[in-house]
Order: sequence, then C-alpha cells, then structure tokens
Amino acid sequence: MFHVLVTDAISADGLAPLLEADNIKVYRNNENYNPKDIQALLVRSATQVNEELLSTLPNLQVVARAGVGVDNIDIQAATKHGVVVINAPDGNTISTAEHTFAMISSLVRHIPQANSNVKGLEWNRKKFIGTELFGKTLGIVGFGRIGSEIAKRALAFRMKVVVYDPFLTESRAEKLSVTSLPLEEVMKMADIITVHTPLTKDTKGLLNKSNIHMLKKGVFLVNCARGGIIEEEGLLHFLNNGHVAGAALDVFEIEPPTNRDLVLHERVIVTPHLGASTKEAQYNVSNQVSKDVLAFLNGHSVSTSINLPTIPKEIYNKIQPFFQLGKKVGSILSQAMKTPVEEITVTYAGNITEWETSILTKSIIAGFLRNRVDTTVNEVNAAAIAKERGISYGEKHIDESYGYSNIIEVEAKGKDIRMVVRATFIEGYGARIVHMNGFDIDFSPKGHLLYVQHTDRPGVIGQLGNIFGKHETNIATMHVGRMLQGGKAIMMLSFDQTLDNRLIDEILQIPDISSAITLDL
Ligand SMILES: NC(=O)c1ccc[n+]([C@@H]2O[C@H](COP(=O)([O-])OP(=O)(O)OC[C@H]3O[C@@H](n4cnc5c(N)ncnc54)[C@H](O)[C@@H]3O)[C@@H](O)[C@H]2O)c1
Ligand SMILES: O=C(O)[C@H](O)COP(=O)(O)O
Repeated sequence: MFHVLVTDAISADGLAPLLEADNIKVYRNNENYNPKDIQALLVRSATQVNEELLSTLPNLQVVARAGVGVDNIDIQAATKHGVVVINAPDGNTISTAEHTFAMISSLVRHIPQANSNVKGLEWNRKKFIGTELFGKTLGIVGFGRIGSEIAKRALAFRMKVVVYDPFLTESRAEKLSVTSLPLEEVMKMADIITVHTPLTKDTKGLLNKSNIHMLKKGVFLVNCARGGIIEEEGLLHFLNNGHVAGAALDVFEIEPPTNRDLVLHERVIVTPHLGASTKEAQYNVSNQVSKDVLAFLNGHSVSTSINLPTIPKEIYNKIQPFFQLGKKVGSILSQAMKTPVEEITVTYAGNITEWETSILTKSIIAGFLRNRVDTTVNEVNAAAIAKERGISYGEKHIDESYGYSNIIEVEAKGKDIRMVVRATFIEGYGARIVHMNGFDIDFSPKGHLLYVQHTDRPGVIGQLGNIFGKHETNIATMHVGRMLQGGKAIMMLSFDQTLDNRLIDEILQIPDISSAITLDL
C-alpha cells in the first residue's frame, strides 16, 4: 500500500485515479497519518516544501504540484533527498489566460471601481471613462503557454501584440502573428504590459523603480504570474506620480498582500491569486498529477518531472518499459556481486540507441544502488550517490545487438571481480535476461529467484530438486545455460516466496554447485 498526503485544496474529482486505486491510501492534511508512511505529497502553492518539511517525511519519493509554479518547492533540497518533483504544466493555462484577459478588460474600463460605486448607491458615470482595447498595443513579457494564449485573445480584440521572451524563435512569433522585440522596445511601445514569466533571479523586479519611467506615460500594468516580477515599491511610486494609469494584480510579493497602499490604491484592481481557480483548471491539474503520481508509485517513470531530464512524451512512452528493466538489471548485479563495485558500464544496442539513454543509465545505477544504501535512490540522486560511493559509470551505443531488436548490457567491475548482464525488452513478450557472465540464458527478471553456478554434470539438477522437495518448496520456473558440455553452467530458478538461508546452505553442500545466490526483484 502506498500512502499519499494532500496538503492544499486540490480538486477531489481530479484525485479519482488515486482515490480509486487499490494500492493507494490518500490522507488530507487534517487526517491522522504517520509521516514515516508518506511516499507522495500533493500540493498547490500554499504548502512550502522546504528542507524542514522534507526531513519530516523520510520515505517521501515524489512531490506533485497541482499547478505550474514550483517556487514554493525547494527543488535543490528535494533533489538532495532523492525526491522527484513533478507539476502539471498545462492544466491551468486557459483559465489563467482568461483571468488575465478579464483583468485587462476590467482594468481599462474600471469595472471593479464602477461596481463598488453603484453598490455604494452612487451613479457616477463621468468618473469611469475607460479606454478601448481596439488598436492598442499589448506588450507580453514571457511568451510561453499563458502568454501565447493571451496573444490570441488580444488579436481577436484587434490589438497589436509585441512580445519579449529571450527564448522565443522568430518562426513561432510569426506563426502566432506577434512581433518579437527586445524588452526596451516592448516597454516603449506598449499601452498595456502583462507579464507571464516564472519568478526567477532574472525576472524578479523585471519592471522596477529604475525602469518604469521608460514605459509610455499612462501605461497599464498587469501581473497574473508571480508577485515581484513587477516590483511593488516601484509600481506604487509610478502610480502615485501618475506615470502608470492603473494596475491589475492577481499575485503579490507576499500573499496575502501586506502592501496596503498598493492594494487599496484607487487605480489598482486585485484578485486573491485566482488565475487557476476554475473548476476546469483545478480538475485538470489535480487529475494530471494524480495520474503521474500513481504511475510513479507503481514503478513507472514520469514525463513531467522538474528535476529529472525531460523526455518528449512519445519517446517516453516507447522507452518506459526499459526503465523498469534497467532497474532490475542494476539490482541483479548488485545482489549477485555482494562485493564493492568501482565501475559500471552500460552498453546499448539496437533500436534503443535511437533515444536519449542517459536517464535510463541513471535508472540502472539507481537499481544497483538501492540494495546497497539505506537512503531512497532514484534517477534524481543516483549520480550523486554513485559519486559519493566512489562508483564511476558511463554509457556507450554499439551496433551489435546479438539478433535482438534492442539490448542493454551492463558490466560492473570491482577489484578482481567482473559481472555482465545482458537484457532485452520484447514487445508483447516482456523483459528478458538473455545473457549472464558469458552464458546465454533466457528468463524473466521478476519475483524471487535463485542464481546457481554449477558444473554441467548429470544428477546436479536432481539433487537440487530433492532439497526443494524435502523443504516443500515449489520451483515455479527453471532456466539453464552452459557454454560447453560438462563445463561451467548456470541455473536461474524462480519461486513463489523468498528462500530460507538454511535451504541455501544445504544447496551449497552439493559438490558440483559453486554458488547459490538469491535475487529478489
Ligand atoms: N496566477 C495564477 O494563478 C497562475 C496560474 C498559472 C501560472 N502562473 C504563473 O505564470 C507563469 C507562466 O506560466 P506558463 O505556463 O506560461 O509558463 P511557460 O513556462 O510556458 O512560459 C514562461 C515563459 O517565460 C519565458 N521567460 C523565462 N525567463 C524570461 C525572462 N527573463 N524574460 C522574459 N521571458 C522569460 C520563458 O521562455 C517561457 O516562454 C508561471 O511560471 C506561473 O508562475 C500563475
Ligand atoms: O503556478 C500556478 O499554477 C498558479 O499560480 C496557481 O497556483 P494555485 O494552485 O495555488 O492556485
């Protein structure tokens, strides 16, 4: 059973994949739970996922942000703890774009102020003369998912759209009918500026007390991204001196906001971080992270991770079975060698070489380390832990795939010891180990296995069978591999339960058996 803690107000409908799964127990923050049980944490922007919180959840494997911004999550601390961070990058794009556009429209037509005026039983029509959007220039800073949706809406209102985004290509700007310009140009040209970047060290105070004077006099400013991208002190200064005509803010440097002069300013309209607060967006982000968390806990890799290399979805789907196989190969080596390993080399051949394999290599390293360290190891921290333990690793791609459509070969070397395992994934058949230390073999890497090295002589298998029979232990499957008749050979047996050590000791008494190692996969 996996235990999932949901701390913020996350859509219950969207949580259905987790709530309905047989092997998942979901706790809300106000329910009783043991912090040591929690393997997954689901948050929005309210929970601060910092070192302090991470240390209270020692078995946490994944933090999922039901939304876009991960500035409430200490990614570095999570990575150090081996915790994968995922988010739902596109589930609230439309809602936030619509909210931003509603804020722009409200701002230029003074709708919130006029609403309060009429509700205050006044009827002041002259006070609320507005500005048309038609023909005006909208400056969009940050032209990602939300920025580009806003551009579509602005163009439908027959506005001109100029954008600044250092990562925007000319062809994408052209395709979306916007003009891409340096920030200074956008600042000089725009009648309204809306920001849609993440909050980073580069975007903090992007518009500030020293540069807002460069904007057109009478400009309107909008921030529905993150508090601080437009510096609040600078904004207030230029509102007060009349350079800025008005501002619409959904987000604040401190939330709830403490800057009363700004919030209460008569030309400022505000909402309490409502960009993503629609039924649809909340369902989308909750459902998206629930599916990802479920997949992750069930041993599958995720495609939206913040602190893992990103793999395009179509490649991710193809490469996904190899992650589990890779971890198992790593685990086989780790359990079979039982001695210090200094170097691991992963060789890929066949169609798998068409893909980016570095993350797969990290999976293999994680699978290897899992049996050897007492902390959580996964693709996120495998490289760091391997380095810490003095294990170097590398990967290469070769042409020889031994007749299989794909091959992963892992060689682990230590002082006077070397072991090689070769595996493949066959569509419709599954994962197979096809070679071990010079022996061709063919078995499925799962369950409770016994890896036996012996001499190929009549009677060895019979003696082994007798011991299992005596202990009423049923052999589920058995695979044998040898190089030469009468020479060294190996056996891989599988069982329905873990084998008792006394039984292994008895097996080792058989003269032609040189080693018998249990592998739990
Ligand atoms: N108010 C809300 O409820 C709400 C909801 C969703 C998202 N957001 C915020 O909106 C932000 C944008 O969301 P998105 O989904 O469009 O993200 P996105 O990643 O698709 O787009 C962000 C864009 O900003 C650009 N960028 C990065 N650094 C920049 C810089 N220094 N100058 C200019 N552009 C820069 C990037 O190239 C990217 O195109 C999020 O980071 C989040 O903080 C707020
Ligand atoms: O980054 C986001 O997704 C938005 O800011 C939404 O935040 P929320 O989930 O706290 O509403």
